[in-house]
Amino acid sequence: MKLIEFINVEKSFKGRKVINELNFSIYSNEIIALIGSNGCGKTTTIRMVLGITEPDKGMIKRWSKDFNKKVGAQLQTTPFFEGFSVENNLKLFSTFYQSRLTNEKIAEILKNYSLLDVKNTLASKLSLGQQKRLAISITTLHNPDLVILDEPTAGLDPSGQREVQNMIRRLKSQGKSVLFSSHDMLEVRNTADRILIMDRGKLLEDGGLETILKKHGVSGFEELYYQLIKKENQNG
Ligand SMILES: Nc1ncnc2c1ncn2[C@@H]1O[C@H](COP(=O)(O)OP(=O)(O)OP(=O)(O)O)[C@@H](O)[C@H]1O
Repeated sequence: MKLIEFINVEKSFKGRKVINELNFSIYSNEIIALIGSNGCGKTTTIRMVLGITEPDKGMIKRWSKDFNKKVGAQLQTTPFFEGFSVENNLKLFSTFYQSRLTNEKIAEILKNYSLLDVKNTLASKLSLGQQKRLAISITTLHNPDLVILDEPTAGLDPSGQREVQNMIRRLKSQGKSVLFSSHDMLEVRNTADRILIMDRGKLLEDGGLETILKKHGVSGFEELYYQLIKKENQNG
């Protein structure tokens, strides 16, 4: 099923076009990585998927009128109450979603997100890895169909990165779709089913890694990325 469809979407800020003729779709039960250099338009695209930012031109189709209840998003800010414990954050957020969770369910979430040891710790005292895990657990409390994560592994050490990558895969195994942005090529290669490569507001590629590599006659992902971006810059 198609969850999201961007049709010729454009967006400008202060007269400068930052998203240009953007066309892509998000289907159910897939992991999509959104990649591209700083300022290419990834966050703006994510904000448009979420309906926080409206396009100037084009259309964004969503699979449900109840879309807001069926999507979970973790943007770059810390989406929890720092003065509350981990467990109380989960309880508090579950009441926002009108789905107060049982103690058993909370215990299960704490276990699944490796937060049991710190359940009584204030969110402000968590390590970055623990904060990310808490953020993602909150993002998925209401069992959304689509989970959007903006640079979920930024700043994490390799084991923290691996935990978040495993979480992304687990979300897929639960039938959800995940759209995440990243600057880490290895992570994208290891985690994503499909890759969207953006440069200066345009979509350069959309597809599976092997297909894209074959199309450009290169063997490695890094080589592909730099070749694409370089070509685009030469073209102006
Ligand atoms: N609200 C805004 N007002 C003005 N310019 C904006 C606004 N939001 C984004 N931009 C500009 O739009 C362009 C795209 O920004 P965006 O944050 O989408 O890029 P990005 O790919 O997410 O970058 P990064 O990898 O650094 O997070 C940038 O040049 C940015 O300065």
